[in-house]
This record gives sequence, C-alpha cells and structure tokens, in this order.
Amino acid sequence: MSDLLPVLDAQRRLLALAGPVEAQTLPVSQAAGRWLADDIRALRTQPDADLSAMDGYAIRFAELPGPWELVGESAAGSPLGTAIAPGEAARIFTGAPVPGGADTVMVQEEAASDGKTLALDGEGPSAKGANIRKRGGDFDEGDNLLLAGERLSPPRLALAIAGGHGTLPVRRAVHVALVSTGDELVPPGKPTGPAQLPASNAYMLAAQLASLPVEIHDLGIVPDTMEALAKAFAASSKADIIVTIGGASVGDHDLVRPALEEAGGIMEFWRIAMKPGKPLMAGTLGGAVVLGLPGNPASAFVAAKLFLEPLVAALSGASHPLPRFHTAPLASRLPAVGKRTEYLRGQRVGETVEAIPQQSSAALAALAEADVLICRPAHEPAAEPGDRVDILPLA
Ligand SMILES: Nc1nc2c(c(=O)[nH]1)N[C@H]1C(S)=C(S)[C@@H](COP(=O)(O)OP(=O)(O)OC[C@H]3O[C@@H](n4cnc5c(N)ncnc54)[C@H](O)[C@@H]3O)O[C@H]1N2
Ligand code: MOO
Repeated sequence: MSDLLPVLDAQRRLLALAGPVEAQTLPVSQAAGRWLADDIRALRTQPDADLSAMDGYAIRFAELPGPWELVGESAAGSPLGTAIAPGEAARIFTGAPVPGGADTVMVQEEAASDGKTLALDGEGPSAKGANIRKRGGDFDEGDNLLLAGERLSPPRLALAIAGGHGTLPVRRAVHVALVSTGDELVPPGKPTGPAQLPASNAYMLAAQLASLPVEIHDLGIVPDTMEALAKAFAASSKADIIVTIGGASVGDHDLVRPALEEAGGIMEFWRIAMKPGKPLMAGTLGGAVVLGLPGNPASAFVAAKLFLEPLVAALSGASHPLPRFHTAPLASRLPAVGKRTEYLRGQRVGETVEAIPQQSSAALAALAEADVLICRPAHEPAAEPGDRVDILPLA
C-alpha cells in the first residue's frame, strides 16, 4: 500500500498533464458557464449619468421644504432634456437621469403634489444627494471587470454585458469520451441475467458533467478484450479527455492499463490513497488525457468528483479547478481513518452531517441517498459528535 499516491499529489499531477483548450469568441447568449480566456474591461461607465434610485421628485436640497413648481418629468430612457431653475422641481422615476440643477430626489411617499406644484409632506430627504445613484457608482469605463480563468456565473455574465460586451473570449467546450468496460454490462432497460448488470456509470458521469462546458461522446459498452479496448481508444483519440470505467484494478480481466500502453499511450500514475476510488489511473494518449475510473459506482462517482470534474474545469481554463470543501459539525461518531483518505457518503441533519451506514463502494442505493461527501484525511483519529469535518456538498 506504500505506493498509493496522496489525493492532492495525484490531482496536481493530473492537472499538469494538459493545458487549457483553445479560446473562442462566443455571443453572450451562449457564454454562460464558460471560463473566460481573457480579462474583461468595461467599455462603458455604469451608470453613465446620475440616476434616480426611487420614484419621486428631483429637487434642490437647499430649497426644502418647498413649495416648487413642477416643470416636467424624467423617466428611464427619456430624460427631461433641460435643467431645472431655482424654485422648480421635476417628476422623476427609478432609473431616470437626474436633471441638471437638481441634486436630490424626494420620494413620492413624502411629497404632496397636484400635478402643478409640489410640497414636502413628511420627513423628506436626509441629505443632499439622497436617492441618487452617482455616475460610475457601479464601474467606470476601463475598469477591469473580470479576470481570465473566472467562470461566467449568471451575475458575471450580466456584468460583462453591462460593461458593453456582446461577445466574450471563452474556452471552447471540452470533448469527453466515455468508455464503459466489462463483459457483464448490459445497456439500460435491457433484460439482465444473474451474472449481468445494467451499465449505469456512464450516465451518472455524463450527468455529473452536465453543468460544465462539455461535449460527451459515449462509446458505449466495450468487452474485456485487448482488441475491443484498442478499438475504443482509437475511436476516442480526438477527445480531450478519455474516461474509461471499470477494469482499472488488478484482476486478469482488468485490461485498461495494458490496452492503453498497447495503443501507444503512457500511464502517468495509478492507485490513489483514497477510499473509495483507489484503482484510479491517469495517463495520456496523443493529445488526450486518459482517466481510468474504477467500476464500482461509488468509486466512479467520488473519483469523478475529485479528478474528472476538476480536469474538465482546468481544460476549460479555470484558474481554481479543484473542488472547494466546507466544514460542518458531525452528528455522530466516526472511527479512526486508515491509510487512505475516506470520502464517506453522508447526509445533512440540520446543521450537522452524518455518514450513511452503508459505505460499500458497490452500493448505489446508499450513494443515491447522499447529499454530502464527508472527507476524513488518512490517519485521522476517531471524530466525536460536534467535531467539525470537511464536506463536499453534492448539488
Ligand atoms: N485483489 C484486488 N482486488 C481488488 C482491488 C485490489 O486492490 N486488489 N481493488 C478493489 C477496489 S478498491 C475496487 S474500487 C474495484 C475496482 O475494480 P475495477 O475498476 O477493475 O472495476 P471492475 O472490476 O470492472 O468493476 C467493479 C464493479 O463495478 C461494476 N461496474 C463496472 N462498470 C460498471 C458500469 N459501467 N456501470 C455499473 N457498474 C459497473 C462491475 O460489474 C463490478 O461489480 O476492484 C476491487 N478489487
Ligand atoms: O477504491 Mo474501491 O473504490 O475502495 O471500492
């Protein structure tokens, strides 16, 4: 077991195997969720004028409590056009430019007006400039709004558009080939004999990647023969990432590593100090990164969370591709950890978390119940109720 690679070392070695895919320019309507390939500067100032933050009246603060003569209105998109003179006020709406001469907006709830004249009817604005969003209060033209390597979250996408951009430089979608290996596997919905089971992992992995910018090529089920695996590798050689599922361990039918080498690929590392997911393998084949995931469903899921999702993010240009752990207090005791870091399938109980009793890496029913992974580093002593543990929320 001494040759098992610590998880963080393995993650770093994996992410070092390939750089980001090429950049492309996409219309903003297609750029959500992509990672930026360049910094984004503001092409305009926002707001580009002093705007009213409320519905009310534009006045001079020094003239409070009025009365004023009403001389017109300023609405969002159609400004008053002239400045107000002393003794004058203008009707104004949220988002409308404040007319010249005015320096304050009085909210309509604190005003009395017959449409021609206006007077204070309440406390009134507390200071000069009240209820006005100053020009450039959000950002100024030329400001650096976003950095290369940041992901276009919904607010960041909106910020880039507000900054004047109609297209954005992003990384293209990452092409991921999925290869399910095993003579026992049967396509979904087909009858199974006692020695068979439905091939579920590729669908789980595709769903795990669904929120990332990927194009999935599912090569289906490949029998446990060198020829079949060699054909699958050849068919997926244009992918950025080739994911094999199963056949990663040490049995006589675990052929992924020899088949990769036979196909001209290079194995970079194999076997990680993690539970589940130990037999994970990484390598390269031409320009593709090959990730060999274990076949057990919980092993494949956890290995994909810790390795495949970060690899996709790194190839997509992410500056911080590794998952971010949180902490939560334990609801119940956990035993001391052995030589492999454990990723326990867990559930939230109020503010606390607890491990599901069934931790077999073959148990899909238990995996499907989990809403967190509880991370317990190798060699940690037992943890008591209330102790904080690292968790990775699952959607
Ligand atoms: N002597 C040893 N045996 C095993 C070791 C070891 O170190 N020494 N490691 C064990 C661990 S840990 C794991 S995890 C498994 C992983 O083995 P493989 O990656 O070779 O996976 P398979 O044997 O092909 O399959 C394991 C299990 O998962 C099922 N499976 C496979 N593919 C799918 C799929 N696409 N969808 C659903 N289920 C799938 C398969 O039928 C098996 O039941 O090895 C241990 N053995
Ligand atoms: O690593 Mo295996 O994934 O422990 O069952």
